[in-house]
Amino acid sequence: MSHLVRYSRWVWWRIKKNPGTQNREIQVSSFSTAAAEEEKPAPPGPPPPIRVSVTESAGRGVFATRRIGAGDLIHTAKPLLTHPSLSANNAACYFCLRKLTPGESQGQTVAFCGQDCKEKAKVFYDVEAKADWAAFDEYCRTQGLKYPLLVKRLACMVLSGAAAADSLDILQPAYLTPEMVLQMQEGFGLLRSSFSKANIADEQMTFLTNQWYNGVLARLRINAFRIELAMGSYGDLLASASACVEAEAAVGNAVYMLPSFYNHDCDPNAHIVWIDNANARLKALHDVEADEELRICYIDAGMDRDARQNILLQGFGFKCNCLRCLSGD
Ligand SMILES: C[S@@+](CC[C@H](N)C(=O)[O-])C[C@H]1O[C@@H](n2cnc3c(N)ncnc32)[C@H](O)[C@@H]1O
Repeated sequence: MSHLVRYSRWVWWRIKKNPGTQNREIQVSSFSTAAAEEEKPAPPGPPPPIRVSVTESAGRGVFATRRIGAGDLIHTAKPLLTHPSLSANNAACYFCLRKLTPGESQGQTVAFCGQDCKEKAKVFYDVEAKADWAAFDEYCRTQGLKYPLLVKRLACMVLSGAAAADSLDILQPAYLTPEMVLQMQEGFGLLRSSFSKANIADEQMTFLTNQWYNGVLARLRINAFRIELAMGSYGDLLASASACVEAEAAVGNAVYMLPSFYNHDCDPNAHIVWIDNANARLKALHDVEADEELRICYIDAGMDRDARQNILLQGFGFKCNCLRCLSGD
């Protein structure tokens, strides 16, 4: 299994060994924080100062196991799955989402930032490259959909043996209305027929059912992150300003294991940052005491209370009862 899933396997293993995880605590080992930026396995360090436990009203959540100072790096996380935005397809590395210079991406349908990413992607990209994705990509483009691209990548990873079909099952799924399920059928049909036309045998595709497709999308809907890289230079700032006007500022989307357990607060004490690729860094915004829950903000905290409540209800299916919302701010 590729390095992409090394991080998740530990948590997954603990949960499989201990069914009923919704009601138990997960201690996070140092293994799970193997430095995201290092290519070589990091030597075991102290475990990250967090645990995943059940909260009173928001399912599972992430708690500090000791005091964490404002600005401290809590832990890093490698993505389980990434995909560049269609508008950034050859402007970002097809594997790690690092921004590419026009020279690096020139004349290529998909481009990688280096040999390392190319090799890591090879296993699933070999499967992807067998099929014609024009109809599937067009469906995503015309309907403005980004998550089916992540499902397509996961399907290629499963077919190539790089991931298990149930790798995202541990994540909380969104509730899907019958209308949403109906809308998803077209994407599922296009995905399956692209593989069939590429002569992928039915026996290899037994996992690829309508139910699997909808289940993955239901999890991506509330757990995937839109990746916007931090500004590196004045040039980036200018490029970003024009990107905001011309197209989307995000380089792509990604889904993680541990960051998916962070609940939301409109006045968060933690945040997630991406410096130059999809490797995530969870940082404390304020001082956090031991046993305090760490929460990030899922949306633009600059919006007014009604707008925030509406987006959280429509997009994530919960009514926000954070102190800021309760105070009417
Ligand atoms: C990304 S998941 C967070 C982890 C989740 N609690 C779990 O058990 O896997 C997002 C979901 O957690 C719940 N959640 C997150 N923040 C919440 C909050 N402030 N109030 C109530 N529910 C919340 C909602 O069900 C939301 O759709």
